[in-house]
Amino acid sequence: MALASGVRFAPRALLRPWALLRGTTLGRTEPAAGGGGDGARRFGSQRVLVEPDAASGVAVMKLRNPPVNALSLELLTELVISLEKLENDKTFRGIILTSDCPRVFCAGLDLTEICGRNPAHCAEYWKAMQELWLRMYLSSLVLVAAINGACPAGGCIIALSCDCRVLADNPKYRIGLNETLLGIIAPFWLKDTYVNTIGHRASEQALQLGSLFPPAEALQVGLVDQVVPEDQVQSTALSEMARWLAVPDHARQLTKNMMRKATADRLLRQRDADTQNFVSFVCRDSIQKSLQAYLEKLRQRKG
Ligand SMILES: CCCCC/C=C\CCCC/C=C/C(=O)SCCNC(=O)CCNC(=O)[C@H](O)C(C)(C)COP(=O)(O)OP(=O)(O)OC[C@H]1O[C@@H](n2cnc3c(N)ncnc32)[C@H](O)[C@@H]1OP(=O)(O)O
Repeated sequence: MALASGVRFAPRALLRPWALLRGTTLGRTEPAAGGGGDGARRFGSQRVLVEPDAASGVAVMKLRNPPVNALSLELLTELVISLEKLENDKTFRGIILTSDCPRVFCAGLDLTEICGRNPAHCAEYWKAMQELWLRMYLSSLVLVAAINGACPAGGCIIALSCDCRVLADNPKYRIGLNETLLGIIAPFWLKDTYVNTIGHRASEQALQLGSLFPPAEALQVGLVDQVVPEDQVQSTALSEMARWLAVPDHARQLTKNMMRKATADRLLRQRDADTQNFVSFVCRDSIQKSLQAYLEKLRQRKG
């Protein structure tokens, strides 16, 4: 991921993503509805829709893994590939990340990827999660999250990896790291990301309590940068993007790297150990039982 300055951000570490794309249509380009020229062509994959606007250098990336944009292995992989594609295209300077699923930005880890699965699968899954976080956290592009739905746990991580967050003002759209309520623990790099965003004391409280913040509280604690009426999320995200793009790329990119590199390096140094911790933790019988019970509760809640 070379910067204009020649500085490199995250090393290509996972990089078997193509192999993970089982039956997807990534790379297909099609005209956007009503679109005409190059700037209106969209591309993407089954689960990630990319609407590029070459004129502004901004692409809107929409998560579309219904019903709740759970981070399946396929979605993680397709996100990494779409991000890489935009980063390698000099036309683009920024991405607005949003959801194509009503009322949910992202429900976090796809619990079916870690419930009743073997350790090898859990390891593969966790490496894909690490990879997406590293790529997003250190992206040379400006990433703005237009959070148009609920944003718990892994969804919050995705949002926190962006440079700026705009949340729709709907009390149902809560955001935070609620892992402890599921009986699981946010690993150190998610904790670090939280601390970097809202500070140590607020993180200590919110992580232990598994707090999910409604919009006004999320704004107050600094988890999001703006809370706006639902129909203004996209336009506000675009205005935020313009503010960030007004800064010369090289200066902004090097500053971002300076602010975030130590946090990312900490994971890079311990990536294998972190994977092993994750696998041995989630594969415990007791954790499997509580994840299973949580999933069951979610499924029953529906009816
Ligand atoms: C030291 C050792 C370190 C070890 C590290 C261990 C762990 C690492 C943790 C890593 C950090 C990240 C963790 C996570 O992300 S865990 C996932 C947490 N997510 C949640 O708690 C959200 C759960 N979902 C909801 O609260 C709601 O679904 C909602 C997002 C608010 C949307 O509500 P609604 O629109 O009413 O939809 P439904 O609840 O009816 O759900 C529709 C169907 O989707 C299924 N679903 C929902 N969430 C998930 C999910 N995360 N994974 C898989 N499936 C999910 C739900 O069961 C429904 O399914 P159905 O249609 O079959 O009934």
